[in-house]
Amino acid sequence: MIAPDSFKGSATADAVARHIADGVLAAAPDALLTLLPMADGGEGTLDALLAVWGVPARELVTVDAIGRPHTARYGVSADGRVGVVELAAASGLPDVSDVALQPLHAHTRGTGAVAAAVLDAGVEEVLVCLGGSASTDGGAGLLTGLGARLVAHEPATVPSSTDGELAGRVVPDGGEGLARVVGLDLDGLHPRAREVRWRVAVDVTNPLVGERGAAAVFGPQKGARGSDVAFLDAALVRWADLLERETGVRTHELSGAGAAGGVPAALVAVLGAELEHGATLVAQSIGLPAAVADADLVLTGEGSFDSQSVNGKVADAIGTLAAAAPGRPPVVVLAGQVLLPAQRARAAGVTAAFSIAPGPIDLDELVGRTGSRLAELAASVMSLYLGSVRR
Ligand SMILES: Nc1ncnc2c1ncn2[C@@H]1O[C@H](COP(=O)(O)OP(=O)(O)OP(=O)(O)O)[C@@H](O)[C@H]1O
Ligand SMILES: O=C(O)[C@H](O)CO
Repeated sequence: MIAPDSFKGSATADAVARHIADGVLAAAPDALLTLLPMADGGEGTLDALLAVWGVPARELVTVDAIGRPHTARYGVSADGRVGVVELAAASGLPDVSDVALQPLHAHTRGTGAVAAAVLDAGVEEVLVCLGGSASTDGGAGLLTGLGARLVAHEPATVPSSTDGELAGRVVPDGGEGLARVVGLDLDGLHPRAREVRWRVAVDVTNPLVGERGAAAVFGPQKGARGSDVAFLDAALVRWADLLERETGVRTHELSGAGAAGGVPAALVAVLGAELEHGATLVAQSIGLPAAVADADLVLTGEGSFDSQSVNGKVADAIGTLAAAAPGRPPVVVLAGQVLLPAQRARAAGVTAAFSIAPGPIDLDELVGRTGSRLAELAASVMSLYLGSVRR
């Protein structure tokens, strides 16, 4: 079985799986292969699900994380029951990295528009895949995209400005808006938003606020510097307080609520969403547990096999499944770099991990040789495996 994650920035999970398959077949032409490209709930999750469902992506013209026109991909299962909204496809960081990052302003309104399209399609369940975001807006933009309205300070409390009454009522997009909002008007919420089941795949276990929260840990990669981080953290606290007042649901310390700039806070409090561990949810959705149980050998991979990998990422999910499978198939990781000590890998159910690097080599050069190196390494692993089972 071949079930890799993507090599971030250089190869999709699907491409990695195909290169590994080429190598395995070179060494063992009769091997029966199951290819299940994986994802951890973040970027790439939509493609992993579409591949298994055998349906093409749908597209919606909406806005990116800084409000520019953007075409976002999303999915609806063949039976029309489940819709997939991948935040990274609508409000992702790579799509806005061509200009200076806007950590206070970036938002998730585009993801909300995609969620509304999925509801319009008539699904019963919406799977929201979180990770790879550009924003720290606590999901306020997503709610707005679904028709909710953020209510700002009354005009009297805001310094006078030329456009009078309206000025005080406009809530800016992004984390900066959270510092202004005093209420939530849900009258305009999409009529189906409360009829469906919301499941949220998160790529991290961080809480919403505090030193392990969304702003402190993931703000810097979105451009937040020094005082921005403190501002965004305080804005998220304020937002979570408001959500708690309006809904009775507390999300401040919730594990996973720090994913994608705090989007789970809004989804859990307002829509009763269930947070689930991304890699596990994807694994179940694509039938990975049964495939692992059936496999003689499991090959996985990712760009960097490090301590994060065994902290709830793809290799961890696969190692856990393999260790629980009756045949306990060996799990081999093929990675750009292997930084995790073998002992820790084995503790996570990974039998062995190898780097595709042929020796001391420049990263750009290695990236250029990813496909051929993956195939060569997979062929070697397969030969070793065959040699050991034939003895
Ligand atoms: N083709 C490649 N060859 C060698 N190293 C690579 C290649 N692609 C990515 N990497 C290395 O892997 C790193 C990215 O790691 P990885 O793909 O595991 O994603 P990540 O950032 O750990 O996030 P996640 O695990 O959530 O996908 C890159 O910074 C680079 O060092
Ligand atoms: O989007 C982000 O902030 C990170 O991927 C963590 O979820």
